[in-house]
Amino acid sequence: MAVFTRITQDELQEWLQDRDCGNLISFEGIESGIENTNYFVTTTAGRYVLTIFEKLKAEDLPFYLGLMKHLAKKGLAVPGPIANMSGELFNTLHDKPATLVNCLSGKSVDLPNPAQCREIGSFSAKAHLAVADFDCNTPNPRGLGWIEGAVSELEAHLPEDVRNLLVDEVNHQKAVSKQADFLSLPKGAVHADLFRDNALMQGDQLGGVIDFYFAGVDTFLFDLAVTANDWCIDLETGEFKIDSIQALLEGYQAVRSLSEPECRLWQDMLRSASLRFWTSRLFDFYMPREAEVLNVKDPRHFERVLLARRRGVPIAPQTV
Ligand SMILES: Nc1ncnc2c1ncn2[C@@H]1O[C@H](COP(=O)(O)OP(=O)(O)OP(=O)(O)O)[C@@H](O)[C@H]1O
Ligand SMILES: N[C@@H](CCO)C(=O)O
Repeated sequence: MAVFTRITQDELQEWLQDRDCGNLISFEGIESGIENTNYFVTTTAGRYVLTIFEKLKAEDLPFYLGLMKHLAKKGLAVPGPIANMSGELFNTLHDKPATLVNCLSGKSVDLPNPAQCREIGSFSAKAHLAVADFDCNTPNPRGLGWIEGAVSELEAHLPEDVRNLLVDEVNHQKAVSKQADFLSLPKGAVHADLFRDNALMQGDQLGGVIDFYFAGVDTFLFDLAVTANDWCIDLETGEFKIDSIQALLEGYQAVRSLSEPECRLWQDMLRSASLRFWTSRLFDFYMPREAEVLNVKDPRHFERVLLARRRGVPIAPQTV
């Protein structure tokens, strides 16, 4: 969609000199991003992506970039940030924080097949295992606390039936969050936004997962539910495609087995993940920040997904 910050060859060349990443050959703006400015950068050492952060604050970046570095070091297909000579994962370029990461191969898919769902399930489980020794307490920035605040701001704008459904689901999730099962769910630093457009696929193989800028500590089950609700559904109805959800769960459980409380709370976390994105889309729709007006995604999609999840789920996972 946009390259918000234009940089010159000289500026970039000077910035790159502080990194062990070869000499600049060429660079090219990536038009599809909507949050940050991204450039493909080709040097004598390889291909990279430069991200200039347009909204995120410098104090938030050590967590996001540290998580990416941690996962990349563990061998996951995640862009690893290239530190500068002082060991910093980001520093200023054109008066904004910027980082350089490895360029991964592949492109996002609109209609994933079951093999691709299996692959992303397997990635998700590997990422959940890999954060066991990642020390962090940055909460999911779009957790239930944020949702409650957003819903109270939204209420006055919403038609009554929409408001009633939203408030009912918030109340349900508040009740779930007090249950012993919920409190026992394993947690860690999770992507929390692993939609199709944040994964690069090469055929049925995963090239990599990008865009960790909604990451935070939450339950692994919630993270898996976010992915399931985007990768495994019929986009018209929001209902799960049986082959796809089965493949996602199998791919996940081949790496990390779900516990009994996780299996019992599957439907509730699918509802929670639907509520999270319904609320953020409603918020962006009714209270768009400047420059976001053109990028608002359809909130009704996640209303349909939530209604489908409240009706039930076709597959109840079991511990393996
Ligand atoms: N590490 C990478 N390797 C390869 N391609 C990348 C990488 N990072 C970003 N891209 C490409 O740049 C595009 C835009 O990146 P991204 O989606 O992160 O944009 P954003 O503005 O930061 O976030 P978003 O638009 O999702 O809110 C991606 O769709 C992808 O094609
Ligand atoms: N993946 C989100 C946007 C970024 O959080 C959505 O589709 O609403």
